[in-house]
Amino acid sequence: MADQHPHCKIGPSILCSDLSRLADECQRMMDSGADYLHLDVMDGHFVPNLTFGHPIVKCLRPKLPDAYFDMHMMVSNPEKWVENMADAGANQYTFHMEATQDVPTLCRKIKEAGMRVGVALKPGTPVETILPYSDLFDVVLIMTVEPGFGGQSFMQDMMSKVQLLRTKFPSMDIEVDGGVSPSTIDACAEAGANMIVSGTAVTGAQDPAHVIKCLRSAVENAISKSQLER
Ligand SMILES: O=C(CO)[C@H](O)[C@H](O)COP(=O)(O)O
Ligand SMILES: [Fe+2]
Repeated sequence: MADQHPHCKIGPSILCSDLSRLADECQRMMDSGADYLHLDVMDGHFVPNLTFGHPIVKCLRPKLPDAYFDMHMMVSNPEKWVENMADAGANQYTFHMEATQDVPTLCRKIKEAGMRVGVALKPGTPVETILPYSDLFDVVLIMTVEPGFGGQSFMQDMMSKVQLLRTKFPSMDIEVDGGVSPSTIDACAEAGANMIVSGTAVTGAQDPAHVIKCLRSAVENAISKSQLER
């Protein structure tokens, strides 16, 4: 069915975990019930922080052969790393709208490289800017913090972007990222987000499986409710 609501998927961000044990931390998240892994790439230019790039992803891939890698590319010139990331084993390449002059060409390049296409919006970027390209991407990522650091406070006012997209595109994958935790998930779920990134709330928890379960049940309840209302 064309307008079916997409499934709930929970993707922990390992940004604030023990990066010296990256593969183990990723495995711990998968064992805790994660549907995918959200890997934050920062270049110290598009955002004022540095993480890792495709060489690390390439080493990680054989350790987690079945995990879905969602690359959140917080980089200037996102065109530059498409082939490298595909070769490293990335499944989804999410670039920032603000970092490119040519959205359609970049979307096509990512697809041709065999990855799903994600477009991310910083908090200050109006949601309307991506509407003309809706046929070209698979996922839209609404940032609910300024990109660059984990552990920041959730921006509730970004939920109007999620709502607008869910109303216009009932079957689109809509991802939220930044400050998402059991205390902010209801707002995301009710607005219509179905791909949930959560960093510190999951990786820093005593019981990450419990947190993932809690995030999932909020989203699944909201999806059931919205389907009953239709
Ligand atoms: O893209 C990001 C920061 O730019 C991270 O994915 C995000 O911040 C996750 O961490 P937390 O849930 O702690 O906010
Ligand atoms: Fe992220």
